[in-house]
Amino acid sequence: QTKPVLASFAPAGGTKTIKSPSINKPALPNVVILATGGTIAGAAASGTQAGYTSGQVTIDAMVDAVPDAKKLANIKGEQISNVGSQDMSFEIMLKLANRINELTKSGTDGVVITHGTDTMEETAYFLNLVVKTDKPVVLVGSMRPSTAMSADGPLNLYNAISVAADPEAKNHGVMLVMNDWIHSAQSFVKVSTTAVQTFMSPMRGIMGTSNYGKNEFYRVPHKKFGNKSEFSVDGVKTLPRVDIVYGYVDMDGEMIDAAVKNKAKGIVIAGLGNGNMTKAALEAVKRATKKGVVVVRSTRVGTGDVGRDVEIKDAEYGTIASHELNPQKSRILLTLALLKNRKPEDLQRLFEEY
Ligand SMILES: NC(=O)CC[C@H](N)C(=O)O
Repeated sequence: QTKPVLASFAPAGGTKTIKSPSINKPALPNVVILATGGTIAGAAASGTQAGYTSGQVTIDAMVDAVPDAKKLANIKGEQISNVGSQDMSFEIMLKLANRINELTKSGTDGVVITHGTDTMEETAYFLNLVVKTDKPVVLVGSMRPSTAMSADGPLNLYNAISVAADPEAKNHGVMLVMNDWIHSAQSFVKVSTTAVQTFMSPMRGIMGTSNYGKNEFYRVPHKKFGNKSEFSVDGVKTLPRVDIVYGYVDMDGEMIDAAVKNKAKGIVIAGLGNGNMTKAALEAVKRATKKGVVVVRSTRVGTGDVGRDVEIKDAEYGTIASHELNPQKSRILLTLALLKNRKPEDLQRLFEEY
């Protein structure tokens, strides 16, 4: 195995307390960084190598690479996990949510979460629904590993800390700060596999900007989150199974039937256009909903609202329309919704309010 050359972040050491020279100055806000892994903590053997391993650099080394951040806040780091976010799990998300709820009840003014970009949408939206605070909670990642030429991690981290430390960032729900933009967890999506400018909020636009730690906010999220959210993971250990089935030309109902057979409590269809699907798929959906499995119609299209009863009569098939939520975010909302027994009207309401 090649030993990583760390150009942008200092080499990974053991766990140590991050020394902040300003720790006793009460004027600085207290920010805790919860590290989970991802490219921002990734390392390769050279600065121009496309392949690399996620989750190699510790939180201490990442903070050491942005010494100026210590002028923005008293910073403490905690390593929650160190995985590529393709291996993010509900177990880690629950750990994160519980830790954020604990921290924000005590002396912490803001929380930053370092995370891989692949499943950033899911973790951010999950936390947006279950953290109970009006304090800033900010996810951050990078597209280039710490060893790359022009690595984007250090400045992204600096900006994320500046947002977490900013009193103006309160009451904006869970945010993502990357490449100078501040997004709402509800609205952002990953649009490029490799480009630094990978996150967009195509339906609602960004919430603000963060430019070398100077922040501007243009809007607040339009949907419910945080203290106003009815969801809670207090005491929750496991979550119900929800599968996603992708729609395509000539689709039959077999994958939907398989999800039911595998005991999914919910199925999200990444449908065609406005949440449409073939007649064969619709018949399988009817079989599923008759058995009490909740089926949400979302879309494989990148933007747009999946409306109720446009081409498919939802009451006839027992389906729920996802509105603005893409399949992966619909799955998060449905998973949390299914912690309780709910009627179809109530489930449809959730997809309008969150
Ligand atoms: N740019 C990234 O963070 C993607 C790398 C990795 N697959 C992850 O999500 O952790």
